[in-house]
Amino acid sequence: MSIHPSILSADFANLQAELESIASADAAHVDVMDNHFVPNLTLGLPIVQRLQEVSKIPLDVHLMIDDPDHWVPKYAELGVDSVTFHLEAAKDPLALTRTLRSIGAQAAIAIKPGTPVTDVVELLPEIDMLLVMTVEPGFGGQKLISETLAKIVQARSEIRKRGLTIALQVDGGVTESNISELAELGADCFVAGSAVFNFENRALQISKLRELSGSHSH
Ligand SMILES: O=C(CO)[C@@H](O)[C@H](O)COP(=O)(O)O
Ligand SMILES: [Fe+2]
Repeated sequence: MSIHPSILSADFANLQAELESIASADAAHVDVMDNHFVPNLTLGLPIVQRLQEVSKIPLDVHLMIDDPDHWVPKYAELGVDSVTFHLEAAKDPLALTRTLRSIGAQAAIAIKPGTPVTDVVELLPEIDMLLVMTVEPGFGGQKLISETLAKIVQARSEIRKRGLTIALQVDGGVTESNISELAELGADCFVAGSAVFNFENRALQISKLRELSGSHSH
């Protein structure tokens, strides 16, 4: 089980200190938004480059952008741990996964709540992580869409059926109240923005979330 706090809910004027505050997490989740693929704008390559230079934990970059075919290699070349692009935005997702792996980054694909798991199953052997979005991408602090829960179960079953060991990440509305259920359904990598950064003691939040997600094995 891994916990990836999303720095979307961090203080953008103090990102280095905010990264230090989540040093006990497995990775920092970095939401890149372009105001085209989603109706919000966050940060891009130059900032991710500096985050990669100062971060003591791996970076998990979630690209919510148009034209990932152009941008994905540039993020991978920064040396980040993983790059997630959206299936809905990619022209050639298979080529992108292969490019990511050849550069040395973990390859991950995200699907929005309205995109069926069946759209991505063929690519499962080509990726290291599948991200099932549990909110509409674009903003932190939203409530988890309960209709996405069935997709977690389905995704876990498709992964298991193929004998794959890829991570199943959930992102959006993950809290202390639902993380245990999400783990039971089959998720093993949890993004949490407000459930970590809205609290003074981030280390405590991370350990609570880890413990609550803890005892399930897939
Ligand atoms: O990708 C996104 C939103 O599009 C997420 O990574 C959010 O940052 C999660 O925030 P919370 O729902 O956990 O507050
Ligand atoms: Fe995200």
